Amino acid sequence: MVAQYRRWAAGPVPPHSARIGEHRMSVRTVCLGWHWRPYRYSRDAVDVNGRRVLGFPDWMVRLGRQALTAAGDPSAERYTPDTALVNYYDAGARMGMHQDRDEVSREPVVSLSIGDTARFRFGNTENRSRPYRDFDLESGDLFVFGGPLRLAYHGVQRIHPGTAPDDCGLAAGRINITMRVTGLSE
Ligand SMILES: O=C(O)CCC(=O)C(=O)O
Ligand SMILES: [Fe+2]
Repeated sequence: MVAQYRRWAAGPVPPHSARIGEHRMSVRTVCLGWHWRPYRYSRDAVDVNGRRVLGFPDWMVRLGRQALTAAGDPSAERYTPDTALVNYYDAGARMGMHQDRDEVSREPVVSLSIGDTARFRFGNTENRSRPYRDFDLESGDLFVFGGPLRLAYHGVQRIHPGTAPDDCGLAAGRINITMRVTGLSE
């Protein structure tokens, strides 16, 4: 997966820190299938270099189905994600509390983590504050946002540097992949 990441990052659209108002996100994102920028998706990376993003790979559709099967979703075999946001976190990166709501579809979001452990905050669907739960997402962990918690607020509080397993292929930092169904057509 890390080797794949390097190929994606060397592709037509380089990893990019999206700008939200006056601020730049501390993660760097490369997208597959559809390009995300704050509040909307497009085929072309209009806020980076205008190029079309790489296609969403079939093997990742299968991986998404396996993930939902593992999470006990009875409709796993119909799941057909069409975009992935692949975020790279360095030791100081974080992500503020937000909802993933730029998709028209409310199909689940499948999250996979590789590399350093992240302290993740998973909250409620109403607002950014309590109740929430904090826990660690480690390399290899799968997390699914689905059903009534599809729109739960969530964020990454911090990265724990130096916690990546030796054999994960990533010497430093963290990669998080979220697969999603945009619900968009051309
Ligand atoms: O890095 C994570 O675990 C979460 C990423 C996330 O929330 C997002 O990309 O929308
Ligand atoms: Fe998110």
